[in-house]
Amino acid sequence: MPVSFRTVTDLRPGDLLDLDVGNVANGGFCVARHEGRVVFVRHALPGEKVRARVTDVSKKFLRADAEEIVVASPDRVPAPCPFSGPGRCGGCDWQHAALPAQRALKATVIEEQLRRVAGIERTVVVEEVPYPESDEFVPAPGLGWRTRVQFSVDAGAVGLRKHRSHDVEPVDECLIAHPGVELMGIERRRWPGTASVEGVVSAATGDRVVVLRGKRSARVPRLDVPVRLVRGRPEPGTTVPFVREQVRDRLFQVTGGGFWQVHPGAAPLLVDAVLDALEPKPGDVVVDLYCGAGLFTAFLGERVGSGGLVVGVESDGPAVRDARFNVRDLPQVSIERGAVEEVVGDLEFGRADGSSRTQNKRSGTGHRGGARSGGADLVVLDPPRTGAGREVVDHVAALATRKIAYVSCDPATLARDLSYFGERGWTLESLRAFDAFPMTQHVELLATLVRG
Ligand SMILES: C[S@@+](CC[C@H](N)C(=O)[O-])C[C@H]1O[C@@H](n2cnc3c(N)ncnc32)[C@H](O)[C@@H]1O
Repeated sequence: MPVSFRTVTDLRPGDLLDLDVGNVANGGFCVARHEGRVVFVRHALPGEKVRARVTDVSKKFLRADAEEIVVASPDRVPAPCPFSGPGRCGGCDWQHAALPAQRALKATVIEEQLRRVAGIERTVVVEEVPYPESDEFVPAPGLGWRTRVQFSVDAGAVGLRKHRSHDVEPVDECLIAHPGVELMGIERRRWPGTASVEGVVSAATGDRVVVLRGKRSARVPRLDVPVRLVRGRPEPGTTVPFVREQVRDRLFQVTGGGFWQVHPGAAPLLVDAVLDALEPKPGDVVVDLYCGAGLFTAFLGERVGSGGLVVGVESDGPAVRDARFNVRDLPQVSIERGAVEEVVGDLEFGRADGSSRTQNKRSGTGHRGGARSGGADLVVLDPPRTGAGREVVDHVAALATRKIAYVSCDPATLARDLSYFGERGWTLESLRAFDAFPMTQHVELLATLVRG
């Protein structure tokens, strides 16, 4: 007997529905139906019977939070975090699922996106990301991994955003945060005048930075451990505190608030995966698009050697500065500053007057290297969640000659871009997926493409 006595058309947020929960969908929820209408249900698992409260009503679908589990899935576990659950912190989506089940849910989402958006049939296995043995902390499985946490501040109190809302759930501890972030005590202070406080720690070196956004004059409370502070966006030309990250024997400077993989095991795992996929050889020409602080760029530079060439492209000024510093021992590597969509069509590899050179036609900067005429042997691209898009894909498809490695944190935009690559004659050779964000719906992907 449904609890709601309204018809579908006059359902309102707050109404209760009895639902049979169907499969998982992209976004951290499952799909159910109420009187023929699709309901996206959070805090539920496939196969469950739940009583769910409607949170959103639109013409096409409803959203609801499972508040009472009538018949539970065997994959259900008690959520470790006291702040997770209906209407609470929106940071984690799958606290109520066992870790292997979380990975299976993510695999289903990826398979479905590939099939629906790109017409590709694949069986996907989401691999666990091992915690580095060098880290002195031994967290509980799935917890203590997030080395960068952006807390929101509401009237001075710190918390995390609720799902699809600007409202803040006050928290005094975040269980997925790395213990190095928790050590600072950010959540146990008041931050009047500040809009957000980001705790950044390197699991490898222990370096710590706190990034503040909001009024520059806001009072900063004393934390439990000494930290270096960054206020807002750095002014051009100013030195901003950074953390040193380490992958294998290389150190990387990452300016406070700049991009770095948040799971301590993710950067080394992705480097190995990209190198295994591309098999770069001495003398190769490689382009690394959206290169951030130069993580892949540096290891590709080592592989291609002094007779090769690696060009990284990045738009964020502090990241470009970091990347140039991080590859300073590798003369065969250069970092171009600019938006990929504006730069990629201008990259040119060829032999002018008998010498091998690559030239960015727009900026006029040239770099000596072992380039052969035509395109780049290998291209890596690691765009933000929005993906690369058709224009960039078209350029990359024309630029690469041997292989393309596409690193992505969004199955939907990856699938869309794979379909564009397919139209340009590139096929998916292999796909790996990594559980770099346990407890959340997020996943890191590596697609390797070959001409086919
Ligand atoms: C997902 S991160 C990848 C960074 C790097 N590959 C790594 O693994 O550390 C994406 C990077 O792309 C940069 N970015 C975003 N949009 C860009 C654009 N349109 N052109 C160039 N870089 C961009 C961001 O600043 C960020 O550093």
